[in-house]
Amino acid sequence: MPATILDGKAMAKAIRQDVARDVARLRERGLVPGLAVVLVGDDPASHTYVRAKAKACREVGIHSEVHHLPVDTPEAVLLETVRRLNERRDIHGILVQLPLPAHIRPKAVIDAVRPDKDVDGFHPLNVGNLAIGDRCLVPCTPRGILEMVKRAGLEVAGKRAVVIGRSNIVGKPMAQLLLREDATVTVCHSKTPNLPAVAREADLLVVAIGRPAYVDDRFVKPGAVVIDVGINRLADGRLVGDVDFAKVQHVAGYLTPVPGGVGPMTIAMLLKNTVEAADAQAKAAW
Ligand SMILES: Nc1nc(=O)c2c([nH]1)NC[C@@H]1CN(c3ccc(C(=O)N[C@@H](CCC(=O)O)C(=O)O)cc3)C=[N+]21
Repeated sequence: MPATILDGKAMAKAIRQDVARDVARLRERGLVPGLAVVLVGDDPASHTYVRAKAKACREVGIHSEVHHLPVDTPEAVLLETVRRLNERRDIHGILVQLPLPAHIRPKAVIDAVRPDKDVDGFHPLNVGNLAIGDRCLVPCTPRGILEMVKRAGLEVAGKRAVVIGRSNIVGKPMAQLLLREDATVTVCHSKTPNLPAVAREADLLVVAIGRPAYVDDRFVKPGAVVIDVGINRLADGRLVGDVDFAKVQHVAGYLTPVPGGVGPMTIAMLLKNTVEAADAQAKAAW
């Protein structure tokens, strides 16, 4: 039996409707959630994502603004832009689009964002609070993946989860989140010997390695839930994930498509994080 496809696009749409209701409620109290996206340079993929984020904000009633800086912007100028946004009462979420040009240290920029406005969940304070299980802003992609799994009615507690990829953006926070949900979590990566054998132990397999169609049927236990975080643009313009969909769909129990899987959920969680940040900041101001 072929895998059940987890429709991230449909789930994200339902979440955006919930968020729109939450925004309407905040607006009744005179609070308009505001998101600032900072984009440095002219990477076409980054432009596409930033446009998608702005459109999603518009549709749910979140104020959004894009601060577009030239590719040769000095680090100090970017940091000053972030600090100004930190001070603004009408901006509750700040997202600096990654990757940044090579002359800018991402660490310096991430550290400069006020932790309660850090809707990416990348600041060390949020990373640390996630690790110790305290309240924090959770990175959008892992949060979106967990939301997808839950909306599909799938159990996480007690399951064997394997995360392929150890980035600070996806792999590490995903592992922390799954651990918090009582899964037994293994994180593996390019130096892991016999990756297919480790992956095959998973009831829940999250793939974020950035190699097109790398994970095939040999990596998947029959019936497993397979989450494809990869977004790879091929030379012919096609968008493919890190999972070989054609092969894995015959083995997995559940599978996310690319496009239309994790990507739309990431944006939906950005909206949710922004609304939660606005709510928390308004409460803290009392
Ligand atoms: N500070 C920061 N935060 C991010 O969250 C962040 C970032 N930098 N840099 C780039 C990555 C990438 N990312 C995506 C979000 C949505 C889709 C998405 O919705 N994709 C659609 C298709 C898009 C298309 O057709 O190109 C889909 O998968 O169906 C993709 C990629 C957020 N990122």
